[in-house]
Amino acid sequence: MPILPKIVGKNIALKMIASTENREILNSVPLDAHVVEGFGDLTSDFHQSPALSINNSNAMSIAGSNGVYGNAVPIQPLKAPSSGDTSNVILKWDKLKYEVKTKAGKNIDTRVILNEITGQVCAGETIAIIGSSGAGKTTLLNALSSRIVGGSLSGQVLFHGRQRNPGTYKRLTAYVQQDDIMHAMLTVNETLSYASRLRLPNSQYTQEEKSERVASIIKKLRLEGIRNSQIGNAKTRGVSGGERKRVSIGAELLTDPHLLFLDEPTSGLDSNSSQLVVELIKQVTRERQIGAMMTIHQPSARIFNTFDKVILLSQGCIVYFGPTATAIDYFAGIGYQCPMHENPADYFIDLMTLDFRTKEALADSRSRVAGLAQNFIEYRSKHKQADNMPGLHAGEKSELTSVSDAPLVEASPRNSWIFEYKTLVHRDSINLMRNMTFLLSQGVQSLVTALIVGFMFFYLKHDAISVQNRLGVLYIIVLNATFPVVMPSLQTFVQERDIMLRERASAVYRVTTFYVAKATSFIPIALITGIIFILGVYFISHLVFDTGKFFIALGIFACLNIVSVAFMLLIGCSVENIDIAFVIGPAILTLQLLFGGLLANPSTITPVLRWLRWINPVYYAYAALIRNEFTGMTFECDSGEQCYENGEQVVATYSMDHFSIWANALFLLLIAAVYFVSGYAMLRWKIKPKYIWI
Ligand SMILES: Nc1ncnc2c1ncn2[C@@H]1O[C@H](COP(=O)(O)OP(=O)(O)OP(=O)(O)O)[C@@H](O)[C@H]1O
Repeated sequence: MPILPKIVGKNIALKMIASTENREILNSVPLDAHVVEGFGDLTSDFHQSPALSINNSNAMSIAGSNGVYGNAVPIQPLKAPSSGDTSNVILKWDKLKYEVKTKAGKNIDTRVILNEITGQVCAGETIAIIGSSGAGKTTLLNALSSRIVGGSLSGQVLFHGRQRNPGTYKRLTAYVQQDDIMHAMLTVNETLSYASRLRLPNSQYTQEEKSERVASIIKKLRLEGIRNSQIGNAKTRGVSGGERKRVSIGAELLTDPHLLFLDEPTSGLDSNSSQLVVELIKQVTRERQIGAMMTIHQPSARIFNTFDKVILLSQGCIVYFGPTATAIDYFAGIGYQCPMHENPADYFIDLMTLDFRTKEALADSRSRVAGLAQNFIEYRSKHKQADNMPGLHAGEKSELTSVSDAPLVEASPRNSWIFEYKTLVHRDSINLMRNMTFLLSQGVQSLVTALIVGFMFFYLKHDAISVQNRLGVLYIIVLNATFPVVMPSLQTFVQERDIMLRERASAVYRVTTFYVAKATSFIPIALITGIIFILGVYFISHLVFDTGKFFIALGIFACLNIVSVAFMLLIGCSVENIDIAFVIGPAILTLQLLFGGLLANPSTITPVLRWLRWINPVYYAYAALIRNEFTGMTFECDSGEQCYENGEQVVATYSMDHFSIWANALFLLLIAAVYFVSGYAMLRWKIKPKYIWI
């Protein structure tokens, strides 16, 4: 019996095995533990890896990393992968059909995006959904993870043998989005720690246990070296794309999901990082006996062979679903032999892609794709029993039946509102404190504007001319509590809202806690920067020096700042993206300033628009500040000069005498309350589940 040498290094070993000579040697040897013993770690890799599958007759299929990808010896019949225990099905779907209405000229057509897709994922399996662009990969992933919006979805999906429960499914599964939207200023460790605090219930985990879990995820995902590095974003350099992706996956794995869905986890990564990400997912999936499904674009041969199973999709139809190791044999069996040195994934994608170059090429590729789909239907109906899979005949009703005595899988309880709130405020404050661009822009802007405005209206006198200047400086104070508060915060808020929408999709925390926490973190910043501004302007320009009046002015200014934060939240919660926010926000603020009372006397504005002042916070704030400043003031008029004798005359002339200072302040707070509540309602509406459940 030939003896195989002990070889260190997987590639060399694969090359050795792949060589004709060694293939012959191996084929002649009954393969058992003794023969492969000499390979040490390598053998366990082989047993786990579909790159090398061995059937009962010792025939081998090799699809390794050394450039030899085609099948070596045909294997018949196809076998289920060793990794997935088919008795332990986590998710099963049958005849999933997704259609959307499309407009073609005046006609409305129905387009089938997914055409009666059937399959299942078992504990310990990592499945890749592969296909050309537009094949329906993301749609399938979304249908299975319950993230389909619009269109019509039919078929059946069972989770642990039962109908999926909208209340718990999202918390029992995890979805890693293609874009890793995370707080840029937090470190890797902080990101995972906050995720653990928010996602793991206090009733089941102590803080120490949560920290241990974070440490173990960091170790498992090989993030120890960067645990204290900031995540970063386009503006601030942070961790690499691959590390970022691993952090995203880590955050999702904290809760022990039963199923992990990943949308293009390797997009934008180099081949080594992609390989690492996929291998880690596979490792975790095996260790925890969970299921993982991911969409992937043009995987390298090594990555392709890492998956336990693949779903090859073309034009919404399954062209192959089964063990990765036997895909080559399956295609060879139907007349498509993958060339020896070609990446099987590339070869399959080429087969499944429509060729739009010429009419003939399109017709040929269409009929090839239709043939591939039909072949697979026939193949599967033959092997239906062996694969423990529901039927595939088009038009038949789903064969899945929900098993009422299947154990009911409960999601973990939530943490208390106050705990969520405190954690979010803590996370926000750290994030904000490290957002120097935002803080500096707010602080420097306040200080510089205070100095410029203060010296522009330096030391106002009590003469007739000072009336105009006082009206001007008060208006600038009002203005400073609008644009400078709303615009920078709006950008930050919309970014954070998007993080919230992602976290909410996994039901991480309540909407109210997010919303109240956001208000709590933005209001102090607005107030502190506002105080810096008003202190400078008030004393340099020498507005009325009276302690009571100063604090009233400060109070009014603070109220308007709160209104502006509430307005920012309302706009931020209502718009689709920051570009729209940057159009709508300034447009409304400009209108408020136009009708604020300085540029046009409110009593002279056409009645059609005059009412606008009653819903205008700028008007109430300006009116209150004018009353506060001018009441009780007298002016030194030169003889013959037309001038106001006292402040009351100014207040009346500018039609600011409708309400007392306190009433104006009350109206401001009322408007703030309306904005806050409306913002919350908009947010709730935005995140209201619109997903289709089947
Ligand atoms: N709601 C919808 N309305 C109209 N068309 C849709 C809708 N959802 C998906 N589609 C279309 O269905 C096809 C499949 O979309 P899907 O995003 O699943 O493709 P994909 O395989 O993930 O492609 P890619 O790899 O390019 O992301 C695309 O042509 C897409 O435009």
